[in-house]
Amino acid sequence: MAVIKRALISVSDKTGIVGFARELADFGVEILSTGGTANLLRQEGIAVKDVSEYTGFPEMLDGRVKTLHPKVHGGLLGMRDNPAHVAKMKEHGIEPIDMVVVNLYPFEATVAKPDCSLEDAIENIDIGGPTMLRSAAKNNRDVTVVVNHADYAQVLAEMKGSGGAVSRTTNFRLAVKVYQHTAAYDGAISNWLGQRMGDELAEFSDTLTVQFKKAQDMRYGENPHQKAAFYVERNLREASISTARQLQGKELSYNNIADTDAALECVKQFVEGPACVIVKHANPCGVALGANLLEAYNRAFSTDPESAFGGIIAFNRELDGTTAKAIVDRQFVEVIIAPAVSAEAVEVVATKKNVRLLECGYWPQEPIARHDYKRVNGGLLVQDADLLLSGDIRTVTKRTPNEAEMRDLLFTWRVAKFVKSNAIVYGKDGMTIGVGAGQMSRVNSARIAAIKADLAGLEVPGSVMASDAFFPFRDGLDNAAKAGIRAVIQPGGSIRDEEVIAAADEHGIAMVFTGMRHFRH
Ligand SMILES: NC(=O)c1ncn([C@@H]2O[C@H](COP(=O)(O)O)[C@@H](O)[C@H]2O)c1NC=O
Repeated sequence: MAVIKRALISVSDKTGIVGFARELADFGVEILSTGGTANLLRQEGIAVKDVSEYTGFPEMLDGRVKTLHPKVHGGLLGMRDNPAHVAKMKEHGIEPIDMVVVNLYPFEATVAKPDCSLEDAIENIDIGGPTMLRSAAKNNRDVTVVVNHADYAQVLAEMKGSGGAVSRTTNFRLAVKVYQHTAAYDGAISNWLGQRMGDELAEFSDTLTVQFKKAQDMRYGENPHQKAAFYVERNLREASISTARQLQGKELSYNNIADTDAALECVKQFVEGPACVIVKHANPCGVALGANLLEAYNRAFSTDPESAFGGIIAFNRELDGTTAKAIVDRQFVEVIIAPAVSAEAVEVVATKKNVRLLECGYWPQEPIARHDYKRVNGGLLVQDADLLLSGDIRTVTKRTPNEAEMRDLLFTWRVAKFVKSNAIVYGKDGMTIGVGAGQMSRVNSARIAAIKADLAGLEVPGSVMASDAFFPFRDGLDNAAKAGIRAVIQPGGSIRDEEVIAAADEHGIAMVFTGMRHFRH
């Protein structure tokens, strides 16, 4: 474990750098630095040698060449216990550099700006920084490399405990971080540029580099014999299961995370008033609006009390104490998630110590465009996330839905988007009456929705119906009429649409087409 004598500091993100450099200087470390970083450190009274003075070569080409010099890379890569390396370094006046502190030009932040030009992006591709990081990380037996300001404190603590040295174990750990960082950095560049091959803006890059960081190891996956972990995006932009803070309860399981995501993404669609979604095995089993969260929860629960047992409950407003109490007094619940949770609700849920209570923050009204990924053996399916609701809603029957029916049609349509196909949702007065999910035939989904309503003691007559895809035959409408359905929402687009519309007209059902299908598998 060797004492650090010389450090090269070159950072774009200058967070914490002054304090860190000052302490290094107090250890007697000689600091080499580049333009902006050197200026800042000098202003703060810290002694710094310019890299250009050390190399005998000026910074040039608008900063494109600052540290790309054999005296820098020789000082980083030369092996201290290799006599031939040591001799060569001496011959060329190369001093060992024992520590590198570098963070890179902010490429991702630059390209995230809506008006970012190709030139801006290119200028924000750091060359010298990653080169130094990689050299130092390769020679981690002898060189300490710090790419993240969050590590400054630990490095200093170690130096204080050892008279100015950093252990090889720490150096190795920091080097691994570097390669993760540079891989992600290059991945972001190749993905962004890959979408801009030639002058064409391509939707999907020829190669795809995906980088997520581990949020937690899990006890097991979908089943106990499957090992699992949860990874999250590095730059989270929208409140989601991945931003959620667990306020109490048992550790989240793989299935908890998947189901909570389904519940939360579904409840996000309801912006006008308080809403509640209860999910079981990835499908909403009860969704409702209410004057307040308590009413929304009570109504969502009443759709299917049997399935709600052990469910995941999501809200679109701050969880209050009264609603929290109604839940924990009434049912076994795995997870409760809301954008915010009141202090009173936290106290109430604390009486059930296993219940996982999550607060995820507020989300924007308009969802941020993103891609969805699905693994198949040997491949990856990538698509735009299904964030749109419909193309153009138009009435296709003689009868037009009245105002209340239209409200319910749009409500059930939003729910159907989150029900696995084939999806049929019955609803009335801003509440699901029956949900038929995941059947291989649409007719069976409709039957199941009716059975569910019956089991819960809810009346189907007078309800509306949403279907995630078109009805291939008129029997869907004939059965709906028998059940007492008053209005239907579906994409349309079947070759037998005329027949289906005629069936609706015969039964006096009002039907609208959305022009947009929402399969979910
Ligand atoms: N060109 C080079 O030789 C070079 N050496 C270091 N950099 C980067 O320059 C930045 C720091 O610049 P400054 O100290 O001038 O603020 C760091 O993000 C560092 O990664 C370079 N810039 C880009 O490649």
